[in-house]
Amino acid sequence: MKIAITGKGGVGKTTLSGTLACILSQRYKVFAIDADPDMNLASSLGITEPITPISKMKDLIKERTGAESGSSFGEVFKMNPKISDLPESLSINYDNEGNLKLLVMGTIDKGGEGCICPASVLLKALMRNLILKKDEFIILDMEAGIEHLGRKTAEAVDLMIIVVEPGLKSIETAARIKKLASDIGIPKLACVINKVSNETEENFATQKIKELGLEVIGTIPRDEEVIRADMEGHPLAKYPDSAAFKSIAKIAEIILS
Ligand SMILES: Nc1ncnc2c1ncn2[C@@H]1O[C@H](COP(=O)(O)OP(=O)(O)OP(=O)(O)O)[C@@H](O)[C@H]1O
Repeated sequence: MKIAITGKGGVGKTTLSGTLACILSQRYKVFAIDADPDMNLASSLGITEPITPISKMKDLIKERTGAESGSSFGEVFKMNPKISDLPESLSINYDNEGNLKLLVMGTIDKGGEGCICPASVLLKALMRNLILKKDEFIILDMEAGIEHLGRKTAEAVDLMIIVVEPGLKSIETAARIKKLASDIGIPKLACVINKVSNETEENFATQKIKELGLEVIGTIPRDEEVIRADMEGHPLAKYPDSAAFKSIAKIAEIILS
């Protein structure tokens, strides 16, 4: 199953992605893919050593596409680079059993609308391979601007979760994502409301999401333990008794059912 997690900056995409990846990896093989410009997924899993994102692996990009990273205009490079070995060779094993692997994609500095550069060609091909060819669970932590998923890749995403927090700004972003998602052919969308402090906030967000014609598949409370995990550099999965972890475990069950 392929799940993309998106939403406005700071709403909790990475917390949800990392925790879902940990929970699902207890039963399935999971690839967690960080495609968010902030690239925090590794630290949300408690991985502290610096990781070079694939978008910055100049030698690899040159070897596979035949062109320098960053070049675009007037240079000839392969539009269909070989990448089938890369998901395995570039991923970081999170656990000893190899059930959870992490890939940090990085992002491309956009050179204008429809920029085609060797690095973006490689990342897109890699994303296509992971989403279309792999049997593993894929959890994709991505930014709100989801246009860079090609149509074919988007159609193979089983579920896109939009994370929303109580407040109009993240709801407006959700509306924009809904439009983009339908433009590129994402088959199923659902929302998770995060950082909920009380019933009034939950009712507010639920009502607004309903007005957008979207379904809510879970609510995560604002929880001090999430902040504690972040400060201590631990994954939230280390705090299985926390209210936030339990809510995400429930969301995992809903996704699986
Ligand atoms: N349920 C929660 N309760 C309390 N704090 C939370 C909760 N969820 C997330 N946070 C905190 O909010 C901040 C942003 O969370 P996170 O990094 O998961 O969001 P994001 O959407 O991935 O952000 P970005 O867009 O910057 O990548 C973090 O400091 C995190 O610890």
